Amino acid sequence: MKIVSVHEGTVPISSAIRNAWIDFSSMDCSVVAVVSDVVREGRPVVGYGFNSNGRYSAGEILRRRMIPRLLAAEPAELLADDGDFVDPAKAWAVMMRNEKPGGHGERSVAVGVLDMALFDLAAKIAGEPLYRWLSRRHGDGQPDESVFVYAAGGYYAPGKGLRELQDEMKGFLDLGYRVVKMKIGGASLAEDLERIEAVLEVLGGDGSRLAVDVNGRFDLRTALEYGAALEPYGLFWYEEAGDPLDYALNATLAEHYPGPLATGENLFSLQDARNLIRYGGLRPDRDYVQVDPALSYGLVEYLRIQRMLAGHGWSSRRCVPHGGHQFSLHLAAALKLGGNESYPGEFQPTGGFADDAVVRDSRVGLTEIPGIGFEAKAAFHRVLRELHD
Ligand SMILES: O=C([O-])CC(=O)C(=O)O
Ligand SMILES: [Mg+2]
Repeated sequence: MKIVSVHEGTVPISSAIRNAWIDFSSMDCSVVAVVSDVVREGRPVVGYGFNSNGRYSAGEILRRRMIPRLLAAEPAELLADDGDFVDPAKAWAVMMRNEKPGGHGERSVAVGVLDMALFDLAAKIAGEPLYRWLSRRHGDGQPDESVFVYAAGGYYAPGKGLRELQDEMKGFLDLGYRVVKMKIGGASLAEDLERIEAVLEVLGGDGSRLAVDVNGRFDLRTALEYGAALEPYGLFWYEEAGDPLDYALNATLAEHYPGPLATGENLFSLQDARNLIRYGGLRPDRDYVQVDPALSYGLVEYLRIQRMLAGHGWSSRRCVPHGGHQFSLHLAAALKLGGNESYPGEFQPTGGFADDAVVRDSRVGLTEIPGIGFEAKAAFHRVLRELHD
């Protein structure tokens, strides 16, 4: 088989919400369609990808470097040894030709979008849902049939008071989630504690069902001050307290804060994730690694990260990727991760799972159609089809 064409575009996923660091008024996202020469039911098989949320579209890098390199490669250079499909790992090496190491920036976003599309394509050609295809090749062949998901939200927004925050959280529980996440660090400690208490009321006072997310806003002193105030609640986790690359801050926080910490959504490479494990003081018995494969060079790199973690004695169950998207849901089931994020209310049309996905007791099943299952998410599928139809 060969790649016939690659189509790239940008979709807005903007909204009025704000975390402690950014607002989402101009957030957008790259989408790609990789069209193959394989024809099924009279139509070419097409792989789709997009770049999660939280970083902006990477069209320039896609158009000027990654897509031309893929299209210039000899088809045989890209083919898997044992099958008639483009091997995402070989494509990865082609896309990264003439790229220096380090300074990963958002090159990792561009590669991640194409990597997602190539895995979607490979699983579609095999006629299997991605999680089953992946589990056979990179797991133990016995994927999890459902995945733990928590509902992320609790943003700051204009006109949003405690009542609205509570209503949002009640809505998450009504949808079947047991664990919810809210933003902190975008207001004073006193105000954030009021917001936390309001959400805990909805959760029957059970702090182990609430995660909080600072989006990297705090310096060490503030991270420790909040940590001391949060500790008595016994929270599900305390996320990205300081700058994602400030491993020393994280290590000091881990010495003082006994509850679970979570971080990694803004680490975009094996090397950055390894530095977190080496120097970030994370504790393999309780903390969480949130690297988002769509933002960080795709699944080819995520598999390397999984091997690195295993080599440092970490269970894959300690990984709960950021992003709330269908791609990571398949990875979570196939690689036996600890779960996946979910944003029931945000980041449309790209975010979230299949239209008919049902969450029960904070677990969700997967789509059984070939590939990632974007075809089962109607509004997003329309956007993706427009890229090439
Ligand atoms: O607000 C964001 O950028 C999203 C985020 O941190 C998360 O999902 O954990
Ligand atoms: Mg976060």
